[in-house]
This record gives sequence, C-alpha cells and structure tokens, in this order.
Amino acid sequence: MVQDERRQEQERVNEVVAIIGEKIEKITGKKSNVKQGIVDLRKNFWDDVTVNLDENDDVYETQASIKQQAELLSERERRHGQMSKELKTLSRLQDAPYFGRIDFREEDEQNAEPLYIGIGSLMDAKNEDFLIYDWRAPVASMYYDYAPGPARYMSLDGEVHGEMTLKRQFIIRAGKIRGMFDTGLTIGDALLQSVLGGKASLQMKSIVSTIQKEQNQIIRNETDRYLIVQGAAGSGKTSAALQRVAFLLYRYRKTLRSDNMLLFSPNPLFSSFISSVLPELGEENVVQTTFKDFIEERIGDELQVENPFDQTEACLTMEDNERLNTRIAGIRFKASLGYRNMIDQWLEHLKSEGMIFRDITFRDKIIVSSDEISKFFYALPETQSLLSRLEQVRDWLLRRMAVFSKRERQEDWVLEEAGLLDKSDYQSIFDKLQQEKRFSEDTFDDYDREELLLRKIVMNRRMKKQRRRVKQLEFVNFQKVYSEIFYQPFSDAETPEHWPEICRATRMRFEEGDCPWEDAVPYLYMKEKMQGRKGNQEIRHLIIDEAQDYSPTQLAYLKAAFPRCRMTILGDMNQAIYMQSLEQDTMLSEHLYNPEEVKKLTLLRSYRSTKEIMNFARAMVNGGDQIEPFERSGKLPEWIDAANEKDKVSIILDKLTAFKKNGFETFALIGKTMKECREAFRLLKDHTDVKLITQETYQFDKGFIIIPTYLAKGIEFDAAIIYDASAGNYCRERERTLFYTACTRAMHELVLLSSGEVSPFLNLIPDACYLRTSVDG
Ligand SMILES: Nc1ncnc2c1ncn2[C@@H]1O[C@H](COP(=O)(O)OP(=O)(O)OP(=O)(O)O)[C@@H](O)[C@H]1O
Repeated sequence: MVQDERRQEQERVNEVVAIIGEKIEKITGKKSNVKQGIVDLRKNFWDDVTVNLDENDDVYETQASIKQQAELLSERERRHGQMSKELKTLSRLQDAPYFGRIDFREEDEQNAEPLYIGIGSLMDAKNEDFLIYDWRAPVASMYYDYAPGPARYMSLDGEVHGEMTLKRQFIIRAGKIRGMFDTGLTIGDALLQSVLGGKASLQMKSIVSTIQKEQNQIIRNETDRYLIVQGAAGSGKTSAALQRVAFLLYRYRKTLRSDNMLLFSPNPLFSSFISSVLPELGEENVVQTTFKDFIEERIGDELQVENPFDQTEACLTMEDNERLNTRIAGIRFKASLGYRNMIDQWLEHLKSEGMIFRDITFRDKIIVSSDEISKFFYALPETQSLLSRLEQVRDWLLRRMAVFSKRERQEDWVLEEAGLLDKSDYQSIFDKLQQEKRFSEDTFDDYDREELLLRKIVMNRRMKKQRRRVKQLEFVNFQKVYSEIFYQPFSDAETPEHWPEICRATRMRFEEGDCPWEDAVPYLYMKEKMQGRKGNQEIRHLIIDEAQDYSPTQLAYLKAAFPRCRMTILGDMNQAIYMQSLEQDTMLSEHLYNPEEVKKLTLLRSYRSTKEIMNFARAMVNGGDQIEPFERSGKLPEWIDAANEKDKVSIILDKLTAFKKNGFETFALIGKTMKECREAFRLLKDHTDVKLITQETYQFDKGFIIIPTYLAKGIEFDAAIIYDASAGNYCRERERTLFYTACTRAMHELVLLSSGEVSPFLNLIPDACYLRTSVDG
C-alpha cells in the first residue's frame, strides 16, 4: 500500500518534472527572441527615432520619439529579466518540484483536494490548475500551521474553513523521491532531525520545507508595524527573518522591491553567511549593511568613528579599574534616552547662546569670521527654530561669498591659474561666446569677455567645495558644539556616576578628531536635528538582527532616519554583548514603541545545537529553563582541565583529529577577545592549518578557524572549542552572555578548556550535563 502510494507520487513528480521541462524549453526560446530583440533595438536605436530640432514642435516630437524608443527597450529588458528569474525558479523546481502536500476539504465540499507546495508556483499546461502552490500563497499557510484535522486559512476573500485530511512531507532530489513522511503537528520531526543532524555549511540554508508554526507567525505577520522577536540562541530568528523577507516580497510584489528593504547584520562575516538564502528561494538579496557602516557613512570623514568591536575589545581587555568603570558608565549613559533628553535640552539652550561657528575662509583670507556669523545668527528672533535661523545664515553667507568671489576674481593669481585650464574649458567658453554673438553683433569686447569667463570658471571651481559645505550648514562647528555638552552644569540627578571623568574623556577624544562609538549616534542625532536632515523615503522595511545590541538611542535614530519604515526586530537578551545593552533597555524593549504598533513574539525552541549542548548552555542564563532544546542527541559537552599552554595545544590538535574523523567540516576555536585569539593563533599556527578571523574577514572557508565571540555572532559551526573557560576569563556578570553566545555556536560538539579555577558560570551547570576530564584523561 505504502509502496503503491510512493509509486503514484513518483509518477506525479515525473509528470510535473516533464511539464517543467517543456516550460523551460518554451521560455528559453522566447527569452532568446527577446534578447535578439534587445540587441537589434540597441543597434538600431537611432534609426527609428526622428531627429529634427528646427522648430519647437519638432524638438518635442524628437523627445517623444526618443522616449518611446527608450521605453520599448526598457520594457523588453524588464521582460528578459523576468524570464531569467522564472527560468531560475523552474530549474530549481525541476530538481525538487515540491516538499509538501496537504489534502484539504473545504466546508460544504464533498472531496478533499490535494495541494502540493514548493518554492514557486506552477500551473498546468492549460494554465487552469495549480500543479504546485508557492509556499507563500495564503492556502499554503495551513501546511505550517495545522496538523491533520480542522484547519483554516485567510484567503483574499475572507477566512476559509475546512478539514485537512492529509499532511505529507517529501524529500525530492533530482526529480526522485528520496523520502516521504505523513506528518503530525510539528512538521516532520523526522525530517527536521535529518536536516539539523547534517553538517554545518559555510552559508545558511533556507528552512522553507520545515518552517515551524511559531516561526510561520513571524514570517507571515502583516498587521504590526514593529514586530519584535525575542528568541533563544538557535531558535531560527535569522532563518525566519529571511523567509519573512521572501514572503513580503511575494505578498507585496506590486509595490515592494528588494531594494526597498534593508537588513542590518552584526558583522560582515554574517552578511556573507546569510547571502545565499534569498537566492535559494528565488528572490534577490536585500541590501545589507552593518550599523557601524551605516553610521560611518553618515558621519563622513569629518571624524574618525570608533568601531563597536574595538569598543567591546577595549572594555573586555582593560584592567578592572576606575578608567574602565568610567568608560562603561559613559557607554551605558549615552545609550539611554536620558542622554537624548540632555541633548534636546542643549539644542534648546543653543537658541539663546552657545552656538559655535567656523570661519569661512579662502586662501588664508577670512570671508566671514565665526564671530560675525554668531552675531548674525543671534540677531535673528529667538522664536524661530534653529534650522530656520541656520538657513537664513546660509543664504546670507552664500551672498557674502558671491560678493567676495566677484572681487577676488580680479586678482592676478586667478588669471595665472586660468592658464592651467583644460582645452575643453576653452572650447566651452568659445561656444558660449559664439552663442552670445547670435544675439548681439557687437564683437569688440570678445577678449575681455573671454578673460572674464575664464576667471569665473577658476573662482567657481575653487569655491565649489566651500559653497557645498555652506549649503549643508557645515559652517556650524558641530564637533565643538557637541563637545560643549560636556562643559555644561547638568544636575546630579540628570547625570550618571563618574560624570566629570566621562566629560573629560569625551572632550579629549573629540579634540583629537575621534568619535567614540558611544557618541556616534548621539552626535549624529544632534547634528541632523540642526541640519533638518530628511528621512529616507525609499526604504520601507528594516530587518534588524541581533537587536539586543541596539540601544534606545539607536532605535530612536533609526526611526527618524527611516520614517516610513516597518521593522522586524530580532534578538536574544541572553546574547547581549555590548556594554550599552547589558541589563538595560534595548531595541527589544516593547515599551519603547507605541503599543498599538508593536507586537512581541517569543521563540523558545532551539534548533541549532544538540540537546546536550543546549541543556548545558541554558543552565547558565536567566530564564534558561524555559528554553526547549530540540530532541537531537549527541555527545555531552566536554570540559577539559589543561595545566598549561602546551597541554592546551595538544588537546586542541587531538580534538581536531577527532572532529575530522567524525566528518565535521567547520570547527572554531572561540576566544573572548581578539587579544586572546591572537595568542591562540600564535600557539597553533605552526602545528595545524588554521585561519584567524578578524573584523576585516568577509568570508570563511571550511576547516579550522579562530574567532572572537563578537565576530562569531549569528554563525554556527559543527564543533566549537572555548579556548579559555577559566574564572580569570569569564567571571564578571557582563561576561555571562558572552560565554553563553560562544557555547551556543556549536551544532554537534562543544569542548571547553580551562586551567586553574573554572568560570563560576560553569558551577551553575548540573554535573550530569557535561563530562569533565583532564589532559591525561
Ligand atoms: N524550522 C527549521 N527547520 C530547519 N532548520 C531550522 C529551523 N529553524 C532553525 N533552523 C536551523 O537552526 C539553526 C539556527 O537558526 P538561526 O541561525 O536562524 O537561529 P537564530 O535564532 O538566529 O540563532 P542565534 O541567535 O543563536 O544566532 C540554523 O542552522 C537553522 O537552519
């Protein structure tokens, strides 16, 4: 019976594959015709355009004709693009046409209808019935949401109720059914077992065939402007987020393109790790950036912005003393909305005093001095906003610069510089003079005219940059205005502990042209508020991964920078590693949003690691008992005492050999800091093939790598070794989440090395959760 069914299903697969083959052939033929059409059109573009510039009407006609031709060309190019995309999806479907089937009997109907679900939809040859439904189609949601029994889905015409009589899962490769299971509520635990038991890969895979019900809610949420997902390590936050992108691109395909979405990822390595998921689902990748790159680009080269990883590294490697306490207090305070209020107060204060301007200079001459600007600015009515007054200063300065330019162009140096102008400049002046002659026959002053035009060109070019800066209101000395905050007499109630030292340190950094990472967003907030910078209207959806590392100030900044945006915000409080986000509000805090616009979902089931690894790791974090490890068994985590560096090296080498024997392909030695990783690399590099991952690494290969925790975020490995789990390395409360993050990178095996006293976090773990050995076993 079962065999019979399998045979029938295989026959259907064969039929569908054959139809896909025919479609591919047909579209390929059409595509090459369209391509030829494009080539011809490009070649003969001007043949079909009537060019006539004699009369005004003719010019319009010519323009219309060019426009028509260009539209024809771009329409064909668009069709060609669409066909390429369709072909890509078809060839994926040819390999594995679908992964699921549900039989659904609608209320009031007699019979159940089988629906097959795959990564794209496919109609039969007559274009009448669906042979495959796209996983994102409304009806397909039942596949993820229900076990056989009563089921419903939301169609475009309203809710449809009925009964699901069968739910079946397929593994199809190269058109052959390799596995077929009839499943219960959770989609094919057997299949999930086999997917999760596989090797870690260098690139994340899509989870389309095994999306879980709670993940489906995230993927298909359409109602909430801000969707927050708090999910345990390995619970599929990133996976669900990428599936969600594909879903939204499908659901809103008429209005939403991939370049309307922006994904913030924690580091460049992660960006490349996830880059193949969307193409695998037949969608284009969305734009990706890191928050640091985004901020750095907005600040430009006026300041040297500290890298957040350097900030973390500095805090983790500094000795425990007052300097460190000051730094941490500063980081935490500047991430709070309290500090933002302080900046708002400062902006208010600037209305009556305190603005600092730059001299407007040209070749060592002061065109307008900062004092003069200040006088002009403060002479304007205080009732006007800062922005409107700055705009009036701008216009006044531009006029003053024009007057200056007119005077300066009489100077000898200008003519000397004109001698260095290009041939093309002379040509354009000649053309201009010729044109002028069409209107006046007076040619006596041609020589003077030419000299004047040359002088104008020189001055315009020399003053261009200056003018642009003035237009952008850069005559305000924003850095100094910001530094001034740290001279103001704020009350003790408004300021944190160590405030005087924080002020001193911040002023010093700004004087040197450095912008500490904790000041980057507050500085931009102040500056852009003064400049009245408009928000980005193009980006309509932000996906923010590892959101536990974003502060309320950073959230507020993103909301203002992308005013039209919806946001999917994913993170795990237990993996907060930046000083700013430890034990205080982060972007995951619901109360930072308008209650009507926000929804928070929680993922507690963890899929990445074996049950043993997850049982071990969850014991060290708050609320860990609520995390549910997926039922997949492996070895107990091993905690090995190593007396010295030599022992450590030999243990690591032995473990590597064992990992390879197990068929593992990716293994990481995870250090707390880059400093620790460099030390480990120095010890190991002559004994084995190993690569050190740094901030500049954009991709990693199979094999053995050494990586600090903050760069391993979001990534996974077949096996992980924690290089130093001693008390000296992980004992402070703020190191708990770092330690947990490191341990949860391992899929199949976890090894921890320590010498001397072990981290107190390990004491929290029941003895039965690990195996303890020393070097000689
Ligand atoms: N429904 C699923 N089906 C198959 N695999 C899944 C599923 N959900 C998650 N996984 C797998 O679990 C692993 C962890 O997923 P992912 O990286 O998305 O989790 P995460 O919550 O972002 O983790 P972290 O916070 O630790 O970085 C990945 O290998 C992913 O493929």
